[in-house]
Amino acid sequence: MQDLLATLCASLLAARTFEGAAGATLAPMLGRAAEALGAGRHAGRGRILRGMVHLRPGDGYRGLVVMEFGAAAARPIEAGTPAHLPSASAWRWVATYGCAVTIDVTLGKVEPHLGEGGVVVREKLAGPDVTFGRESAARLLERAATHLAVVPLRLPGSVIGMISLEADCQAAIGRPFWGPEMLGALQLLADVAAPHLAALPMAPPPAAPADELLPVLGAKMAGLVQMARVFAEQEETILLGGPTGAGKSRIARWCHARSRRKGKRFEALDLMTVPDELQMGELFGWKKGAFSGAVTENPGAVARADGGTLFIDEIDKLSLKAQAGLLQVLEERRYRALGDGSGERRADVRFLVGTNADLGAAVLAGKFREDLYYRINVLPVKLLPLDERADEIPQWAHYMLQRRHAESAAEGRARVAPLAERALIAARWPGNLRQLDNIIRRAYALALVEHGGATSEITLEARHVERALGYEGGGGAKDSAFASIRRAAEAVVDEAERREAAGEVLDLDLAEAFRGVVLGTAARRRSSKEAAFRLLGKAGVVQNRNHQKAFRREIEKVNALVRALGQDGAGPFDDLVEKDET
Ligand SMILES: Nc1ncnc2c1ncn2[C@@H]1O[C@H](COP(=O)(O)OP(=O)(O)OP(=O)(O)O)[C@@H](O)[C@H]1O
Repeated sequence: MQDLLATLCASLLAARTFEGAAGATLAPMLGRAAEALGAGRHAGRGRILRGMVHLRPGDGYRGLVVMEFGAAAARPIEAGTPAHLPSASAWRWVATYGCAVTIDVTLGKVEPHLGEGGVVVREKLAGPDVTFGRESAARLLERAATHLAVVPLRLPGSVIGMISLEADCQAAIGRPFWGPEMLGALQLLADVAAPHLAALPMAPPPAAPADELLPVLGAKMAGLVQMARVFAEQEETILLGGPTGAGKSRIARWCHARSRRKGKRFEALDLMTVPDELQMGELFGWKKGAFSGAVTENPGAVARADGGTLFIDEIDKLSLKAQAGLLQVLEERRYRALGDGSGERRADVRFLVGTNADLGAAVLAGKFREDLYYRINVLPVKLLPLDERADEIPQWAHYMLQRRHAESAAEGRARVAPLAERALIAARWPGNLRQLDNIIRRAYALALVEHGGATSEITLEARHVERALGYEGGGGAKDSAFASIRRAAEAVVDEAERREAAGEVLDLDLAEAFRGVVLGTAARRRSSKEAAFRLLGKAGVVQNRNHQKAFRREIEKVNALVRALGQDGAGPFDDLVEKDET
């Protein structure tokens, strides 16, 4: 074990990406598991198949890689292959108790393990149910996996993901397969790897093609969409998070179009528009006369989506009573319409749910059932606010303008002038894509008026955009640079105070990252590091050919700040750092 740990530490220190660190971690884990199998009572009757690292800090998946036993490297999961995803109950144990679980897939049995060395202390846990989701079981059996070991990825005070190993051993069905010592060793390796897995940036995913339902896809969203593509093909619930107007409903449609259920119904139910007392009826339907006012029959959203997909938006608005109903459908796939005495119906529906609320906090506040939370939080995808993917703004603007223009001039051409793009990038977008769409619509109307009516060719100029933004009551336009800097400083001081209360310190030296943030922003805007240095009065650095190194140094400080603030994801400017230097 000492040797394994030493090799792991060396490989982790050399790793430059999450994928690299994941491979470095899985290799010794798989090796250790194979060794234990060879020396144990099932020797010669089973095999270790593969391992997987799931990084899901906060409320969305961030990284997901698989490594086949004997392979040289870990690779991101791919659409079109049976994905190895965990069950809701496995994640629930791991996340709630920070403990390992083993799963006997064939019997659908999840066993939690706690304590150093993997001592089973199940009786100490007043815990969640231990049934394994049937979709997960089917998928694993399809890949010949009969036994699973899942260990948490732990950082002090939080669980940021898990590592799972799969094995095929028919002879061990119903019998212990992963011994406590084995689990202890896996946990130790995972504990060493966790900080590296959390901190390293993702390798840039291959450029994903945009399509009709997702016409724009920037660098920041590419990794997330790559995972969503795999999730879409599964039968389990996807939880779509992200701020209002970020595109959750559209992504839900996109997932449906990529699922096995494409071509069948896609139903959407927005709970914001349904009063509490009607939620059960809107979901499961009612018979005529089921309650006073039920003058006609309503099949309900679940029945309307039969064979297809039901997207329930604003799931946090679900009443406690309807939460119980939904949980039952998710677990048993059966439901009953209000006033229907003729028995239960089968629910052949894939559920997608959306929210812009913090469901974890709703659970803590007693407003959302914990068991339902874990049941729908199997495949969480969190969309980024538009301000965090500003690289997409020009393309979205162009797409939205063209779409608008095509309504009046089918063959017409519309363009967004470079200065108008600049004005859009410089604005703030609390309303995200929905707000951008409104601004484009307004700017387009202003441009048409200025032109004197319909035309086949039109250009949105900066003045149109600025006037359209002006109608937002000043909210859309950015305020003075110094006021913004002050606000950023206040956020850092707020964080320092929060840490002070927890007995921690946020070091002032981290504020040196500001230079890097300015430099990175300029480099992104100018699409060139040289141009950024020149813009900011540092032409000498470029003349001395020092700019790559100087840039990297500044970006490292930015990443240190980002990590210290506990934010997820790759550094904001990592993609601009020269590859051979990383
Ligand atoms: N993929 C897309 N293609 C075209 N337009 C989009 C897309 N995604 C978002 N938009 C634009 O943004 C608007 C808001 O998108 P959507 O309704 O999907 O957001 P949402 O996150 O579900 O919002 P809410 O949380 O308020 O329900 C859409 O009406 C559309 O104008």
